[in-house]
Amino acid sequence: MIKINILIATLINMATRLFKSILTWSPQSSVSRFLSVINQPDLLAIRKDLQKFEGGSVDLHTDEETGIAVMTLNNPEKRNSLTGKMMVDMADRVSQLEKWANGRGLIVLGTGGHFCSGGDLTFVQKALHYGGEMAAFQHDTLTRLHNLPLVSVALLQGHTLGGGAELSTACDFRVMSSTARIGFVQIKMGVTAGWGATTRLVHLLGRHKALGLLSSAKVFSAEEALGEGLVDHILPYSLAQSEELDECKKWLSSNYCAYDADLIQGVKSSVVYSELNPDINTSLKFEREVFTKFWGGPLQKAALAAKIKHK
Ligand SMILES: CCCC(=O)SCCNC(=O)CCNC(=O)[C@H](O)C(C)(C)COP(=O)(O)OP(=O)(O)OC[C@H]1O[C@@H](n2cnc3c(N)ncnc32)[C@H](O)[C@@H]1OP(=O)(O)O
Repeated sequence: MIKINILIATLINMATRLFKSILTWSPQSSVSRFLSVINQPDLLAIRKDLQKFEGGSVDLHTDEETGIAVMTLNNPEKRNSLTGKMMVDMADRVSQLEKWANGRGLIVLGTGGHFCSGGDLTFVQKALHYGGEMAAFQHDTLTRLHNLPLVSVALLQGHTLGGGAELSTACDFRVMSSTARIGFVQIKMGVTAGWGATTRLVHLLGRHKALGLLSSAKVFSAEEALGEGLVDHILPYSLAQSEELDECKKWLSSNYCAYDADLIQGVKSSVVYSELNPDINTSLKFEREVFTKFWGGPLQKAALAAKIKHK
């Protein structure tokens, strides 16, 4: 009889605990718990840890004459997937670009005919305990990349997958090789976007398309990606892969980097400021400050003297 009483009490206790946990669980509470893991990251400490995961590099070439920089992911044997060391490299290259006074534009590409196949899966295997820290580090780097006062383009050749697709959304534009493919395949790999793509895709394409891209894991051809609005330009089929960087430079220079570096940096900074400060008066104040820097200056005087017609 005592045994039956103990059994009933245990069952009641278990049922009560289950009922309570159902009542107190909510997506919000679990999101808050998750967010507390990545709040206030110590980026220096994370950098030291990431540096230990070796392999590959991220290189930068700045051209003072054209004002176009090229940042290259260099891990071709693994389709330019990103190791911890490459993440640190990229953070440093972005810091260099933040200080580049004469810059107008930036092209990001991969070596060996592929853009980037996401996180290096060897690194991922070793860093399974480390997701929040890595995401915080990547959020910092890719947000700084996104906000550079340069017009940036991702040149998508070969495969652009997972974190690679996320990286491409940190650029202002995406130019795609006609045979290339792009997909946010994270969900297929048992995770969600960790390098900021959800936030950037919602801004870029809206909630509906962002949800479609991220929940389907669909890998798109260049034509399909153009149709989705994910890509801005497809390079001609007739070009050899080795000619595509030059063509991309021409596309960027003639469309978005044809004018004075200070003016381009002024335009891009105003756009970024306005995105980050949606309050109209604050945004207008910044726009006025940038505008008055140029008004009455040598560039305006030269343009007026040239009597330009915009036909
Ligand atoms: C935190 C970030 C979250 C994410 O990024 S989730 C997405 C992670 N990425 C992936 O799952 C990509 C898996 N790989 C693939 O689908 C294919 O390898 C890919 C990229 C379509 C290329 O296909 P193919 O051109 O046929 O070449 P392949 O498969 O023979 O690959 C060549 C060598 O590259 C390696 N590789 C490709 N992507 C990698 C990656 N992300 N991490 C580590 N190694 C990677 C691949 O294992 C192969 O190496 P090996 O020749 O077998 O030694």
